[in-house]
Amino acid sequence: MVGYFFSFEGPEGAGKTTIISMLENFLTEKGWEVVATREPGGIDIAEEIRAIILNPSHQKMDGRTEALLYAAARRQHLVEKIIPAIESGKIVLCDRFIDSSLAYQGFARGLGIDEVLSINQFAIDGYFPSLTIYFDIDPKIGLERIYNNQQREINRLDKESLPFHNKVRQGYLQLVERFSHRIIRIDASKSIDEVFAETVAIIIGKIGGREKTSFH
Ligand SMILES: Nc1ncnc2c1ncn2[C@@H]1O[C@H](COP(=O)(O)OP(=O)(O)OP(=O)(O)O)[C@@H](O)[C@H]1O
Ligand SMILES: Cc1cn([C@H]2C[C@H](O)[C@@H](COP(=O)(O)O)O2)c(=O)[nH]c1=O
Repeated sequence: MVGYFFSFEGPEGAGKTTIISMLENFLTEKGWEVVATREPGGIDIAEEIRAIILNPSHQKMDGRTEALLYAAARRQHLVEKIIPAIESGKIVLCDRFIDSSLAYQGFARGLGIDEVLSINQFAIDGYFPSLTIYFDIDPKIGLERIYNNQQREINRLDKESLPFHNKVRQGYLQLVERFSHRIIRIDASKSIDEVFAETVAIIIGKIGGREKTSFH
């Protein structure tokens, strides 16, 4: 049996981690086997790459190096964790995936969405998520949320300027328009309960019919 692969996207502090955790509990209670994971990371090799990319002292990291490191972490995470889970019928909930690279490196860093898509197509080899939910938030509000969260470490990307984070959001909004067949936008400025209810409705709409995940 083939499972499902959902990714969750958005600027910093949009609420992805919060909603994924609530969704994991909800789906588990409904009897699904769920794997909640994140990018960059999710497995040892990718977590090590994450530590390099997000180290606040690596200020001189080149944009292309950054894009390639995210893609390398993604490849290993995909083959080691995501694909085996989907192939054994589980639901994968992934905090960020390819669209983070397109919005952050492609658009906000200015490397070009198509250029970054191209290196990522090599990395993911057709394994796009079944569906992506984009949590849309004004970055000023999202950054306030993370700076108010004492448990959250502030990483190299968080420390980018507000104009950079605004560009990330602009990039995402372009992706929602361009890839409307696979990305759905939710207004993440609403309450946690409202955002969760909208997310559940979308996920149930997708898994209700138990369609097979199509990768290509
Ligand atoms: N809808 C919401 N309204 C108000 N606060 C929220 C909402 N969603 C999440 N938060 C709070 O905002 C903070 C950031 O949320 P969370 O860690 O889920 O965001 P995130 O998208 O995973 O962030 P990042 O990707 O930057 O780590 C947390 O303290 C969380 O409790
Ligand atoms: C996958 C991916 C992530 N990023 C950025 C987005 C965030 O600033 C960090 C990850 O931190 P989080 O707290 O886990 O959200 O990395 C990116 O720029 N490109 C990517 O492909």
